[in-house]
Amino acid sequence: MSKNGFSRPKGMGESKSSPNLYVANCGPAVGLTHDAIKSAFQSFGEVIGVHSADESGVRVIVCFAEITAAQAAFQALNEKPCPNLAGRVLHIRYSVSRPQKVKSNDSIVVSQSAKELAIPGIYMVHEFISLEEEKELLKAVDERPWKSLSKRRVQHYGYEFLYETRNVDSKQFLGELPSFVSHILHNIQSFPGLNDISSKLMDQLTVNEYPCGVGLSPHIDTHSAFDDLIFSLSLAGPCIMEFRKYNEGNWNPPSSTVIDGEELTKCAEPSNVTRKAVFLPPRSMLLMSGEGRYAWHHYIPHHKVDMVGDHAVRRDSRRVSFTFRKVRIGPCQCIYQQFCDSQLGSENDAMRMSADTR
Ligand SMILES: O=C(O)CCC(=O)C(=O)O
Ligand SMILES: [Fe+2]
Repeated sequence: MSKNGFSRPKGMGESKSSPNLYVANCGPAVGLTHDAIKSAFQSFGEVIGVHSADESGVRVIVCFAEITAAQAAFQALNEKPCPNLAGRVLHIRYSVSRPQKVKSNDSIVVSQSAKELAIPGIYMVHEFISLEEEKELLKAVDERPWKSLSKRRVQHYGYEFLYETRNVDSKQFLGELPSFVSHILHNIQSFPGLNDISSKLMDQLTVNEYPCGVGLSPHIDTHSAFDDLIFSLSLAGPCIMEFRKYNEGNWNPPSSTVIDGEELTKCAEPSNVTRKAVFLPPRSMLLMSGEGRYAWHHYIPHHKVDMVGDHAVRRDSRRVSFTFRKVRIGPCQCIYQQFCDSQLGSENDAMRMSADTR
């Protein structure tokens, strides 16, 4: 096992039932960027990510969404010059024996798609925007003022998000969402999992900039603050997002255990919690709705390295997320009363305050 968690496939008889390919004679050290490699392999099916296999710069792991796509790429490119990659002869092997899922450091399976994650109401689209659009969005926010929180920076559009109350001041309208997100607002209308979004146009945007390895404490976005649909677009760097469902009663994490997304004390977790995680690569769009939005806490662990599949993904750049929400008018009437501040009133304030995500 190399330092970053990749292992060279052993023997020639390895399984062909993997969506991940180990590709040698290919990488930044021979002038092939991960984006160029991705484009070349993309013609065989959706590529979820390209990662360094080790520190040589000439070996990469190409992760496909589907095994059949990996097989097609293997057939077409193994031991042959690849015209789209400067004519290099690629040496390809199947990378993993266990497809797509593996236990991470703290024993959570990290899924690579919403289908695998299987939480009702959670949807994800990879490559929701292009590399060019990603650059434009980052440029646009970097030209605007950031507000510094203790571990990350934020920008708010439409309505200011107030971390003290985890709510918005709905009387203070800051203006329409900026024109640099117009195409995104348009494209989310045809997002999978949505029936009728026309009456639910987003009017609040929070941009979060997380330095390498910084996360976000577990929380449910306040029901009374925002409507059902919450979209989160990931840019620049990857992370994993963990989801936690507390099956009995509402979970009230002790405030001393979670500050600024960091779990300071590992308290004994109730046995009735279900934990799941999903990998969020740059340019992917996540939709939280229904049960996944109302009844599951979401959480970005503080990790410098995330275990995804059988390999380690370093968070070696900042991550910027664009979270689009619709400010709620009137109380929430969801069916998840035990998590709903509108329906529990002040009883639930403690829960919201203790999961402060400042
Ligand atoms: O960074 C993200 O993707 C999620 C942000 C989030 O959960 C929030 O702002 O409430
Ligand atoms: Fe959130």
